[in-house]
Amino acid sequence: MSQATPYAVPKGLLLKADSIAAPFNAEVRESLASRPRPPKLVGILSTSSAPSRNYAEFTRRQCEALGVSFVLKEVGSARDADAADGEGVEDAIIEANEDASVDGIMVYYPIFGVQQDHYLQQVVSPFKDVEGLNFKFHYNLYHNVRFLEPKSLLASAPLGGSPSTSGDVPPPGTVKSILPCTPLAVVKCLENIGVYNTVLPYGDRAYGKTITVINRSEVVGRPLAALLANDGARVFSVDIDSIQEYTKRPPTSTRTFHPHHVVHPTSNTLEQCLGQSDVVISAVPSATYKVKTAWLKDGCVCVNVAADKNFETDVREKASMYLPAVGKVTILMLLRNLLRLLQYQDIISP
Ligand SMILES: Nc1nc(=O)c2c([nH]1)NC[C@@H]1CN(c3ccc(C(=O)N[C@@H](CCC(=O)O)C(=O)O)cc3)C=[N+]21
Repeated sequence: MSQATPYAVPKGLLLKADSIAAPFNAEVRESLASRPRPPKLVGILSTSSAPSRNYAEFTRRQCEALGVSFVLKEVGSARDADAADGEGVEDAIIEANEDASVDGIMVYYPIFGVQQDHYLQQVVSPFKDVEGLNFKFHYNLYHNVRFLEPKSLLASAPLGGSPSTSGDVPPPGTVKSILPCTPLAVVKCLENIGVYNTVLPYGDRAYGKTITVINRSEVVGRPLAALLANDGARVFSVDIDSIQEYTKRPPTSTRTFHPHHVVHPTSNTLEQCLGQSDVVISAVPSATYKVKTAWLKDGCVCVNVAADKNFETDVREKASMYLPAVGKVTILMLLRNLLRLLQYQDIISP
């Protein structure tokens, strides 16, 4: 008897954001071509944080490639090493709000800390809020409300929103709510690679998937966990000091309002979460943080959202697919948001 040839098990697929970004690139280019002038996005950098500056430069390159004007305003310690972090940031936001030539505003966080940063997010005009951080957008996201009346974005108008989740088409008189661009980019990537099942109805296409999201910041991790849970997934939201479970189908429901995700505590450890997750998304802003390959479920999908690589180099020994960077898709979502906000402004004051 001859000895059997050892069978080499193939590694997981290495995915590139470029091909996922392609249809959005075309959509944004087409939409830009219909505008009378190139839109202007202002980035406000007010700290000496390297990740923020890198992200701003990354944004500049993507904008320039598409013909969007990107202006970086440096204030505080970004402009002068002796100045304080965040010095002048509020004035810079107000100036950009009032400048009719500015179409979108991107403020780089963190600056002061959670509470004061949240205040600054509300200072940005909702019509220029390309990251969807205004309370109205935020509320809609967490409550699974996908549409709103454009006039509800005017300061004096009451909170608006149509609680429809039955489709992708806004009911008459409403437009799509603005979603934060990084979480939205991750959802678009998961749609593209088939984690979202298109046979299921819209708004429930992640049903049946267990997903771990590592990081619970207000810009990335928490909105992402909520979006995925609102689309039907069972989500473990992992942060440095706690793990929560988000689901639209809790075992005991006390729901009285429009269906959206609910949060409950879990006794699972990170290892137990990873062991049952079909998808693992990590967004930890640290060069040393690594998700242990040994803890992953065989055949899972891994997505790295952080600027640093949060997965070990052998991740594809376990993962069936690995997407190491989503930045290209993120910037396209940002520009898509910018173009939508311009349309909303046109509706209010044609
Ligand atoms: N309001 C706000 N929103 C943010 O989203 C935000 C922020 N503030 N402050 C700073 C952090 C940092 N951050 C980065 C994301 C991707 C890369 C990045 O370089 N991504 C490349 C990977 C580059 C590489 O592979 O080295 C990519 O995804 O293609 C860098 C930095 C966003 N942030």
